[in-house]
Amino acid sequence: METVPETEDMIHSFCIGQHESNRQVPLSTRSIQFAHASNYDMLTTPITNSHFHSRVLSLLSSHLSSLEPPSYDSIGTRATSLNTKAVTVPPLSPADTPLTPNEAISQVVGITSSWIDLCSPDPLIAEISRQVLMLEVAYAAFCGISYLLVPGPKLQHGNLHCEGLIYYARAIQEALTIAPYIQFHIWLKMIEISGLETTEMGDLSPFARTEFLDPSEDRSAKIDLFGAWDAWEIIRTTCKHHSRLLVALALPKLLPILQVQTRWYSEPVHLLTINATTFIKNQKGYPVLSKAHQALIAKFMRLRTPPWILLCDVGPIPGLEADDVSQTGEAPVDKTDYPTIAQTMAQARKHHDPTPHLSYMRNLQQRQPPRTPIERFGTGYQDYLQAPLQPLTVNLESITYEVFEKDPIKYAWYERAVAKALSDWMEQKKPTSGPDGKVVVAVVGAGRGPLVTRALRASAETGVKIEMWVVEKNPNAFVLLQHHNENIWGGAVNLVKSDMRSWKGPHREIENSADPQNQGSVDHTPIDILISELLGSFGDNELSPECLDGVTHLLSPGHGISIPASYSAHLTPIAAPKLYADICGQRISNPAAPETPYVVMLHAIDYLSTTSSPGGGQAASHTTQLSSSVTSTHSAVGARSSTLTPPPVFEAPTPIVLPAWSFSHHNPNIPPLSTTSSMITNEHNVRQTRLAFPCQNRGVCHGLAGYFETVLYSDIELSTNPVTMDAKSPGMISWFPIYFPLKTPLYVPDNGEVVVTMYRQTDNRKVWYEWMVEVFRLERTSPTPAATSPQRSTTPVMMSGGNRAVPVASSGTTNKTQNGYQRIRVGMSEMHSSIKDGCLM
Ligand SMILES: C[S@@+](CC[C@H](N)C(=O)[O-])C[C@H]1O[C@@H](n2cnc3c(N)ncnc32)[C@H](O)[C@@H]1O
Repeated sequence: METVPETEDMIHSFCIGQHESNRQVPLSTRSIQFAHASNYDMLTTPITNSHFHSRVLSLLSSHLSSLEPPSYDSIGTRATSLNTKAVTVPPLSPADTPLTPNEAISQVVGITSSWIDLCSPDPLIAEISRQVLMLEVAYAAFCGISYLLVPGPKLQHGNLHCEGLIYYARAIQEALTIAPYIQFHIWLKMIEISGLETTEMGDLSPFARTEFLDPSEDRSAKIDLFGAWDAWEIIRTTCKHHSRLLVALALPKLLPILQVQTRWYSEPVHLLTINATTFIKNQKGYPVLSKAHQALIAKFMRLRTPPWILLCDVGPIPGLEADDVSQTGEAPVDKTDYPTIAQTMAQARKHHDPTPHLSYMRNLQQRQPPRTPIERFGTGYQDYLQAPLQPLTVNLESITYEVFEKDPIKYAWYERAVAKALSDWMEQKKPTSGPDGKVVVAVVGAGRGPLVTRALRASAETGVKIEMWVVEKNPNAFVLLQHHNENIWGGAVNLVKSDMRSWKGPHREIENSADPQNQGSVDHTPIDILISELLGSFGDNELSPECLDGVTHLLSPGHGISIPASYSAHLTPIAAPKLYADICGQRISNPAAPETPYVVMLHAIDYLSTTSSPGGGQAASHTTQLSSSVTSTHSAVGARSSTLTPPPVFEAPTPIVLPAWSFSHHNPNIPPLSTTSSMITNEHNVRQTRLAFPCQNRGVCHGLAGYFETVLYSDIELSTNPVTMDAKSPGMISWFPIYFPLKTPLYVPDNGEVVVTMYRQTDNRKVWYEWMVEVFRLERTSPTPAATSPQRSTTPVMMSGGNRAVPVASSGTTNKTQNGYQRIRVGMSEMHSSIKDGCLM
């Protein structure tokens, strides 16, 4: 249900549902109508009721009373089906469920029972719980329910890493198979706090028999910031990243540190649940959310598939509850001149908002800032895997060039670079290669000509006269270039249809030669400024180095300028579970999918290696963050705020993005042309790097995010590196990052280190990348200065192109680092190779 008309710039309206923990009334079409009238989009319903619950409890107690203590077999195994008496929960009866198939079912989210304990160490309890879940899932599927909310694993018996979690994961895997059209949402808290859990009356967990409990278990309250995420990781790994397995994330009143928030942001969170207790009261007494909550929700809502919001226990749907109807009815009015107390009360009730939490959320929806140009440009492309372009071997379509040309920054920056280069040329009184003192400019790989237009404009702006040469090998784009020359550039451009690597350079007829043999022949003269844009998402991946190597010899010796002057490739390891699941899905039709680099507008990812968070130190404790969240609650904007103040911006921790290698033009290492071949050899364009990334918090590495930076000329630079892009080329949209996947994700422990080894390889016919990842755990070996953390002690080091060689890890499984930390290898990927790409022919 939409409250505001959407324009192209607006982000999606929120889909908001209502959940009551103890909903008694069976949901009908009428209930949904009431919910819609109140501005809710959906409701939740339990699958079974208290009748069923009581039936299972009596079955359990009668079974327990008839049981003998579990017996052990000869090898000591206990409590398997061989030595425990089986119990079967009988099928559902009409009295067991409030649910029947009806027209409203599509707007209902079913909830499975929270009183079961799939994690119980007592196999009897775990088995009954499993049977209850299967009965509920099967009946929900029969009724046509599409979305199920399944309460997450229970912590009553140990933390989330206890063996019970595997039983839980196994049950979910089974549930996925019996309901092939249901999306399962595992309802999880953001962080694990064990030892504080309470049991409700009728919960199965306290029925676990003592012989199955571990008496030595530590029951003190413990917070594990990544414990709940770890549990989710185990569940979804057991379920093989199933596409119908999603997260319902409960937002706590006090949000944990940003690193935990960004971790959940990268996961397939399809529901955000917000309990009434998560809200705080503003000065007028209305329920509002803290600034930290607003920022997190705003970030989630900008995802390609924004999560739905479920408001939990925030009060009934007006009109739906019988007694609610009587409350909202008109109070009798006394026919006197002055209002009585009863009249005043009735008047007040008229202005009373029966759903203040919902009103607040709708207000928050309206306050979402409009989509930025980048977001509009990237609509539908968030986390969407695309094959990188190969403009050297494939002739691009006009529409592809058109998309490039929408960039508001790239062409403007090129124009600035050319203007500066022209001005400097004149200022430095460099000799020009053109007749009449003109600076000879060549745009190589001109496409539809936007850089030609910009270079001509730069010449007009600076008053420096140029002779313009344009080279393009795409015969279709060349037709358009000819049109432009006639209609836009006034015939001022010399057009050459050629591969730049075989172009001999600007030419002019030799006039007045003394030698009659030279009459009518052509003379090739140098280029002063060579302009190109052959960069891919990883800088060199569209073979800019190889193409420019073939044309740089035409540059004026000693003076010639290449724009760009240089470019570098940059990397950082990421958790990208959604991309991993997508690539797994493609494996059957395309076995090379896991070794293909993809161009992708990265969104639902988490950087595994980050510097300190924006608001505090790297070692910000849970409590530090909690108190900062509390501080921010006081200035929360209220539902009745007349201004549409946008929610605060979510400031994610800064990733550590390291340079892998770089290319410069001129390249002094280009070998001379051999006498036997027309091609130059390409070994000088081989690169190798080994980069170490400190990772403070545990996580899973699914692959590497790749970016580039380029110096066009002097201080004019472009960057897609998230750390520098806002300073160097804010708002540039031409390039999405590149993603190098790992076939098998690697688990990174707390205080870990991810070491990436990558190569740019060539066999003179092709260029390709090879990459592998190792994971190390940093362990303290000797007492060191107290405050030294592994992160600080292992400054990122790198080995790139042989220039700054610092070995980061020995070839053994361990090596000792400085500051008393030992690096222990705990995981390693295979060497991946993108051999199919990068054809030079
Ligand atoms: C990424 S597009 C850039 C087009 C245009 N300069 C722009 O910025 O919009 C690269 C262009 O270079 C051309 N190209 C690539 N390799 C080339 C080569 N070896 N010789 C000539 N043109 C080439 C492609 O056909 C394509 O038109």
